[in-house]
Amino acid sequence: MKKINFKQLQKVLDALQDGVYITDGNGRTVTVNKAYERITGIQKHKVAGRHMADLVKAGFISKSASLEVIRERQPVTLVQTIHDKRKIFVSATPMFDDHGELTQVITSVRDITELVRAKHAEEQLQQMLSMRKLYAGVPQQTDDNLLISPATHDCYQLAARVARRNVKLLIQGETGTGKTHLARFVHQQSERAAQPFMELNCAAMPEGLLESELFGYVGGAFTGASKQGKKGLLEVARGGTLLLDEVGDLPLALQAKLLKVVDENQFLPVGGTEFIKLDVRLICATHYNLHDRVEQGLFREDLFYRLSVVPLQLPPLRQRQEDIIALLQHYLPRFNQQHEQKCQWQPETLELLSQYTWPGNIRELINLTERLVVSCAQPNIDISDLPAYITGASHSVTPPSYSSLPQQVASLERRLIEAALAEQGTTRAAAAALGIDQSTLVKKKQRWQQQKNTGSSQ
Ligand SMILES: Nc1ncnc2c1ncn2[C@@H]1O[C@H](COP(=O)(O)OP(=O)(O)OP(=O)(O)O)[C@@H](O)[C@H]1O
Repeated sequence: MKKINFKQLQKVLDALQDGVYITDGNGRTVTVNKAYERITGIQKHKVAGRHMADLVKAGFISKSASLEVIRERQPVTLVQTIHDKRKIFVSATPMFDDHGELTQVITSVRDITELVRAKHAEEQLQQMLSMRKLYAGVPQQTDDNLLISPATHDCYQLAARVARRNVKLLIQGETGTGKTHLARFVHQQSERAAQPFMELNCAAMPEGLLESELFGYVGGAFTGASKQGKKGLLEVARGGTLLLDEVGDLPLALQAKLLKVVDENQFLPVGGTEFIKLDVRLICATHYNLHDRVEQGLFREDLFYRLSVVPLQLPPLRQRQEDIIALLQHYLPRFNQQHEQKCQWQPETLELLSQYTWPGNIRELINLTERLVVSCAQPNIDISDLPAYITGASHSVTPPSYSSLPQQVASLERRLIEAALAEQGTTRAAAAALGIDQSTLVKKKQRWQQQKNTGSSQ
């Protein structure tokens, strides 16, 4: 076989894609190839013949894999970061002669910046998918559970009309009236239906966490932040719809940040310097009367107007009595099927339930229906199957002769105040709606609380 001379060997080395660095057995540089010069920016003529220890001292490299190999007499692998933040993968191997003398160290250098970037992108993608799973949740009911009743018909019709227009919607209504359901309906009717629908409850977490969930953060943005950063829901829901539930509870500092997002259609992750373009339809929901929150200085007026381009109001169940029976009839066959039962509503049971105030609204109605289906001893659900808090609270089962007029008046007053509180959200708004002083309402509430604690009735 023909012997290769040094010049030919250099040509072979220069043809390689990976960088190569060769030292002799003492750590003195023999040669480097062209790929090494390109990857590291270090020229051959600056290092040839020089000892690795000198090169480290002179700052050419931060750490020498060759010197480590000479010390350990075995292969060494390390990842180095060089001047322009490029990541290089360094793998150094010792060469021995027949007598076991270390003659050379051959080091290969591979630029893994792209690889690291791809891995980072892969991790971010995984993070995005798991966040989508977490925040999209499992819809409690499927579409065929939707009941568009006479009282919500107009609201749903307006929602369907504006669903395809990229306008911001503000849905207001007490807890359990179907705000999330309506937001999901808008999403499904929109051009974004194939993209994710995600939900963030602004009342459920502290301000700092809420900020990073919404906007995301860059790596090392704060103590405890993960190294590779985290995408916010505004980015994770890209292409789809993000429901900001309980937006009335959004802290003022975040309201200012959200206002900027809405105005500029872009946002900055926490600690970031690069803006990310917003491609999310925002729907906001709240149980508060947001206008009142504005008057109380708890919600920014400018943000209120931007978010409520189209306001949608879902009335509480007690104000749409005709819906109560429709919903009870709607959910009974579903739970009958689910639990293999054949329950039926007795007319007087429906009548009584239609007079109940349903503070938990549709959610409460669904839970009660399921509870009755699984617990009823016989197929007919009659009044005696209902819980005492419903039969006791109803006008029709408490004949006037059982209590004095003042007692009945007090009971009615309490029901009206509780209903106003549930609907308005605050004592101030409830008092205003009932035309009484806030302090009077608060005193009554306190008295009922005391009575409850001491176990006495009203
Ligand atoms: N039009 C409807 N037809 C049938 N079921 C409905 C309808 N609207 C809401 N529901 C059901 O009522 C329950 C409560 O609805 P949803 O979670 O949307 O209320 P919400 O107002 O968002 O409550 P919260 O304020 O507590 O988040 C859900 O199980 C939902 O599927």
